[in-house]
Amino acid sequence: MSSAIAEQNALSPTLPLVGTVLAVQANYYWVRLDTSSTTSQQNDASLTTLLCTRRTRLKKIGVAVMVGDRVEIEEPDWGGGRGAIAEVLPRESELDRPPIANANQIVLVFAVADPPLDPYQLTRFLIKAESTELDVCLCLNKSDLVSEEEIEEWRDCLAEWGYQPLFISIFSNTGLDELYQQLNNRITVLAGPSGVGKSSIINYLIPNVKVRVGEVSGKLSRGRHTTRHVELFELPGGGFLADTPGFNQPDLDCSPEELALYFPEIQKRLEVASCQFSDCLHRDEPNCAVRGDWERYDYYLELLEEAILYQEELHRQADPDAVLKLKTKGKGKSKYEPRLEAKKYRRTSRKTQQQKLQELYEEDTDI
Ligand SMILES: Nc1nc2c(ncn2[C@@H]2O[C@H](COP(=O)(O)OP(=O)(O)OP(=O)(O)O)[C@@H](O)[C@H]2O)c(=O)[nH]1
Ligand SMILES: [Zn+2]
Repeated sequence: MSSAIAEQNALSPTLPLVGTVLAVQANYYWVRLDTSSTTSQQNDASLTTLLCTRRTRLKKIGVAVMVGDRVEIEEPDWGGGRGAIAEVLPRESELDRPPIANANQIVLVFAVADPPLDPYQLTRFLIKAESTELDVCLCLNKSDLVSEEEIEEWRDCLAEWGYQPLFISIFSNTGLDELYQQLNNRITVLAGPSGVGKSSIINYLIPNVKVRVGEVSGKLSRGRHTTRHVELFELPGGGFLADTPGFNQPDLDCSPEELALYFPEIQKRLEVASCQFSDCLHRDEPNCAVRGDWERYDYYLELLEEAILYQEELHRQADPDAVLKLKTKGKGKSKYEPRLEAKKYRRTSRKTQQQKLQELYEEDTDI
């Protein structure tokens, strides 16, 4: 144990070491200790990031540890960079896909050009982001590729939708201070389609990110480290960024009633007026306060159809008696199975998702 930390622990032996889980690999957890848990001399990342196991007690009571979790560490071995997670502190938020605890906001990255900004695709991503109930910040990259006028047009259009986007450019170094302020001291999930510049943003904000990844591999010796896992990257000024491969397929999996919650335009209308029916879906019901001539109304209707089909499919799966088809198996055995109409509405169950994740971990780690 380093003398500074030994001294601190001797002075306050009951003070727990607290940190944030940066990555999970098989049964190991990378934990970045809070700087307040260590001393100012211990700010070197290699000394404040410990490779931890989870106490058997936590396993027994079924407490899982997620990336983003705040945890208490026992028995740190400073020389070997090891420790054990003794406690998981209560979560402020919990995302399912990607699995991240305590995220504060989603920064949704799109490009104004290359690839072209498609309002319908953007809407789908926004709905998905809003459905997490985290704060949503829209960040439009590659503003160097379009004229000032075009940027103003987008600004006006998106203001109508209820968003005040940050226009940035990694290439011409525009808007990056504002982006930095937005990320400071928070846990941010960075999401968006391929090719819009998410990796460029991470590399700009955290220039030494590859160094840190290298360190992780070094400590695990035989373990390979890949970005396929959810992982938090520490921002130099405080806060963490999560890059999320899992977020990049925005399936619409909300109920028809929920959908309206994720359109700021609808919420704005419902603040000043009410529909006649409390369960109005804002389609063709009489005296609807939402239906009307606003830009994304057609998108709303289209997504509503999708949400209705999705819900019907869920009901069919939950209640196989509703619609059954007789499936004949070998040796004359028959079995009733719920009828699945369209292939695209077949979803992987939570359990299957978890299994896939586990397989990924096992595939990626040789420990
Ligand atoms: N003109 C312009 N090009 C940019 C800017 N930022 C990134 N690019 C380019 O856009 C392309 C895609 O950037 P990436 O950072 O790989 O995008 P990504 O979102 O991480 O893409 P995936 O890895 O596929 O998810 C690269 O060729 C970048 O050089 C920018 O501000 N302006
Ligand atoms: Zn209505």
